[in-house]
Amino acid sequence: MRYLPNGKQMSEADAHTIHEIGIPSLVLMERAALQIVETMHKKNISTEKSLIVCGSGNNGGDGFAVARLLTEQGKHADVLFAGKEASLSEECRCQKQIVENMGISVFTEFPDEEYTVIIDAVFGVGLCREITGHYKDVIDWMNLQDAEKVAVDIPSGICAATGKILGTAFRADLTVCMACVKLGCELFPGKSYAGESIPVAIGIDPKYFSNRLDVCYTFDKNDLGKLLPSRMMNSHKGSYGKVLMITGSPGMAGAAFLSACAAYTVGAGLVQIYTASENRLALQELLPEAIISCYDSYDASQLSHLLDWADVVCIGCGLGMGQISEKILKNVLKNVSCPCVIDADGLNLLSRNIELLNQCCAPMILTPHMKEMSRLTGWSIDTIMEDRFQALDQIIKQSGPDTKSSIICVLKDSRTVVAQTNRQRFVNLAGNNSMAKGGSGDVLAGTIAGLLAQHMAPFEATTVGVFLHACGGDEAKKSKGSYSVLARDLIQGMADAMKNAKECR
Ligand SMILES: NC(=O)C1=CN([C@@H]2O[C@H](COP(=O)(O)OP(=O)(O)OC[C@H]3O[C@@H](n4cnc5c(N)ncnc54)[C@H](O)[C@@H]3O)[C@@H](O)[C@H]2O)[C@@H](O)CC1
Ligand SMILES: Nc1ncnc2c1ncn2[C@@H]1O[C@H](COP(=O)(O)OP(=O)(O)O)[C@@H](O)[C@H]1O
Ligand SMILES: [K+]
Repeated sequence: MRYLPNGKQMSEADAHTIHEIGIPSLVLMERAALQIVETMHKKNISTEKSLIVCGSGNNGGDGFAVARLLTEQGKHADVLFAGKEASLSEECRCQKQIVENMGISVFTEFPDEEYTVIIDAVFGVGLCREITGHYKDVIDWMNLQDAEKVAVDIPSGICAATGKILGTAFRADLTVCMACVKLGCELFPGKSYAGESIPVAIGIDPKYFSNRLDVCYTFDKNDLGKLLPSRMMNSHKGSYGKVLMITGSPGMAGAAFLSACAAYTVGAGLVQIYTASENRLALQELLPEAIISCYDSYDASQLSHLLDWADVVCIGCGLGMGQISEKILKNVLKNVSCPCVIDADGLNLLSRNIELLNQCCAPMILTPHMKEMSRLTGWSIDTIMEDRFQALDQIIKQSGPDTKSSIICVLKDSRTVVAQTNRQRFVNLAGNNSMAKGGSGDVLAGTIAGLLAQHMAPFEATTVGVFLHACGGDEAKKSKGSYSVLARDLIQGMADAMKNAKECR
């Protein structure tokens, strides 16, 4: 697990390290510069002739120090100073003076030379507004140079909190990130500008973020093994929970199959599908391991028995938007007492009656994609994309302190985010574009339900479910390539990822 701070959080960690821990700012800067040079060497970036473009803040200070270290190593390093003399930070002024004392060239006009690498130290996490004027010209010029491109901490122009481009942005092949990769390097479009982001230790301890609720975190592949629920030797199917899948209006047996099969594959003990009668035969063929219960019309007492049976409910995949579906959803929201995943049509029906969430007495896990989120919030997709965290807050705040239900919201995208009130937000970085196909969401809903059934706490089951589903996507892409993965391949991919994580270490 690692943190993905934004600019403000990172500046606070810098200040804490300097003022509370007592490591002098110039010491941190020296370590930053050493790590940048070492990382470039490790990544085989050719530093024979470098141009380091420096601003007047501490990001620029890192840049001047890199110029000095490269020169000490016998390389040719020039500096282009893009900042203003009057705005130099204390540390940057000191580093600039050293570089000038050493006789390193510090240009203020674009040099008419060719370089093997351009190093961007114009702005770091201190960027706070759109880039215009001379700074914009400098960054656009850097992008045009035929050289390898390395960014210090974050590409200049990328908002560290959202990944948005502020005016213009440097396009890096490699970004060397101080202490932690900044959130903006991982959210799109920032991700496309950062290239490979490598975090390096400089003396700022990421544990500083452990008790900050506003910070985001993510998982890496080697975390998976210890995140999965354990399987006991002395166990039986009852040990791993009963999932009720309310899914599949007439003709939508596929969604029922994908979600139910995913729940079984991630380890649930028993899966019962509650679906329209038309789907019975198809589902018995597709998934003989599942119990199938059917409806022709709305039957409150049948539903009540099923809810009593279940340890987890998952409602919505291919449910349809008809009257029977709406009645079932309302009944479930009112009466369910175990964790409940709501996906797809369940969410579309819910968006007509969002106030129903306040009646719930159980943990609710909502898994909207952007369009469904737009229906739930009434916000446009562009507005949600602009600030997905605010959109998530809009939904999770429905579970105020006076309601018994607690809402977890999973906003699905190429960078899925999971949020719950009073929890740090989880940002998923695994997965790939082979998953951008019909049915992937059904697999995710079933995955989360399957983990919940194994007694994982709701927020943990949800974050691990999102991550496992994405790891499944990465495994599937390895075997089938980015075009040809089908949603069902994600299920096999998850099986492979789990097996590798648990049994092949
Ligand atoms: N001692 C420290 O605080 C450390 C800082 N480090 C580096 O310092 C960076 C942060 O340094 P700073 O806080 O000085 O910030 P920056 O170096 O990112 O830049 C801040 C300066 O740019 C100006 N500015 C912001 N947006 C602008 C815009 N759009 N147009 C024109 N000017 C703009 C600000 O007014 C300020 O003067 C980190 O990203 C990291 O690279 C690292 O060396 C680690 C230690
Ligand atoms: N480009 C991508 N990169 C990573 N994950 C993706 C990408 N495209 C889609 N996904 C994932 O695939 C799933 C798609 O879900 P959804 O849109 O609900 O699909 P459907 O409704 O067709 O089942 C989500 O979990 C999403 O995060
Ligand atoms: K930078």
